[in-house]
Amino acid sequence: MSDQRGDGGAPGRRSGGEGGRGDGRRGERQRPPARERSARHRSEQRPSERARRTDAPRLAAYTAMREVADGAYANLALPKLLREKGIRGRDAGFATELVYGATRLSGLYDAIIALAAGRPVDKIDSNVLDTLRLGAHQLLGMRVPTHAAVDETVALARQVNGAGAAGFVNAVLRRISEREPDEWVDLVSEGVSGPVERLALRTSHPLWIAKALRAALIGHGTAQPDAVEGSLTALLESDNAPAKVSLAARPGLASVDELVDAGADRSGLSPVGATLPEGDPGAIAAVREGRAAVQDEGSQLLVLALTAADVEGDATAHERWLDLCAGPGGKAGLLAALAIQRRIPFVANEISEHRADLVWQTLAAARAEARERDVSLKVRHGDGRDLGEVEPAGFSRVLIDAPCTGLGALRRRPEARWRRTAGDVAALAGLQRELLASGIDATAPGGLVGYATCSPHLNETRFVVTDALRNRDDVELVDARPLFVDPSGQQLPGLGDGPFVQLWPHLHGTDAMFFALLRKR
Ligand SMILES: C[S@@+](CC[C@H](N)C(=O)[O-])C[C@H]1O[C@@H](n2cnc3c(N)ncnc32)[C@H](O)[C@@H]1O
Repeated sequence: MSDQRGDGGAPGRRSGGEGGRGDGRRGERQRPPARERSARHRSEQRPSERARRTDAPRLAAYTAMREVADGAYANLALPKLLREKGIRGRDAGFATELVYGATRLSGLYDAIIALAAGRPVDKIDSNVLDTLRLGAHQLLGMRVPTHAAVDETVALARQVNGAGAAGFVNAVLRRISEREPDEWVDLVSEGVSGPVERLALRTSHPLWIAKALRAALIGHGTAQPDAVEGSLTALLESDNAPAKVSLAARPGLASVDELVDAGADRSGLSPVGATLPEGDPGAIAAVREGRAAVQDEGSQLLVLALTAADVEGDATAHERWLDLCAGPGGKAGLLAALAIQRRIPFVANEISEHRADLVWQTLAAARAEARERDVSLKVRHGDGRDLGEVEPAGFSRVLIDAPCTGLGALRRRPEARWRRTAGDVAALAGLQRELLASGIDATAPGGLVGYATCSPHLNETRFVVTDALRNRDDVELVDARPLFVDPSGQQLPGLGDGPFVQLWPHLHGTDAMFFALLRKR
């Protein structure tokens, strides 16, 4: 074992931009009637007479969209660009809303753009299409006044796409501005048959994802087949809303009180959690110093569940904990803090060298504490599939936070829904099963294995676990639901029909995390 030297980063916060720029929530705008707006901008300058350059936030948003088109992640590319260009505060919030909203809703916007342009979007240059998506989001998804949305987007088009494209962008956006968002949705839905097909279009999800989430709502016992449409609508809509910024106080290193004193609100869900209503989490000393972290409350709850259940038999003699797939280290940070408090040795394993380095960094405060209290804390760089053989029955508690499609965290990753394919689910199936098998082998009799994914897809969750149970008789399922308790000790509602736990953004406000608890015989 080689010692080496956190949970998902903060989501892009969405705040209103300047001059009436909005928070992106749909349906809350006070807009003049479409005809009035249309007449107003018709009376303004022709595109050729308008300003040649747009503002810095819109240009940054466009640049980020192009980087995302080339394979970048919006939540990494955009903050870097904003830092480089010195775009901060409300302008940064405006640019973030533009990129996140235009990317998430590009499926719907493309259908509207095609209708307004009178041609399929694959006949539109992809650079120009990104400009149009940004304009469409300002017109249909934000509170940007029509004249500003059209003029600034045309100026952007002139700057980055050329004069010819600017005329086309002007014509398409003017046509889009002539109807209200709901009218466009009705128009593009005409002729789309089937409720799931229409919902997928309206909420801008690939059809295969809408179908898989529908199956997951039913399969996890969250919705009955004859009443699933309401739940599915709420779930898909929650993918288009920004996630709140959740913080976890790592026990023994920070307290929830400290986060509250720094401006956060106590979590109603997680006993170690808080939510930050506004501001930069990095401005909080405990977060900066790695004693607390930005972490979804669902991730916090499943770590607490794994550590709350009692181990039995051999596993009680020598408690030792393992995080089999630890990178970048969010859950390992919380697990390590809890292990140190109980003076239990902890190993965080990760296959990717870069991500193992991130785990090492995330655990800096915990490592210092472990040294101080003489508790063993190691980061291992290696394949988790080998650990069951390398250290059979070596651990009392094992977390397997398996690589997955991330379909439960689509609100955090605006481009993910367009990048993932149904084939990814099948491609991960073997790895997920091998990691679970190795984790079970690495667990001592009486010890506990927690299998988690940030996807509710049935093929990545229930079916992986039930296959493992079918193939071996040295492990049994434990009902995990009583271990998911709020700060007052009450079991959370809506956890499904057990023994698994499935969390949902539209019910719990967390990512759609899945958790199964198994006990080794
Ligand atoms: C869902 S992420 C884990 C997130 C992490 N638990 C956290 O809270 O920050 C899955 C991780 O498993 C790692 N991984 C993939 N295959 C692996 C393997 N064979 N052995 C160990 N880790 C693996 C990936 O590199 C990725 O970092």
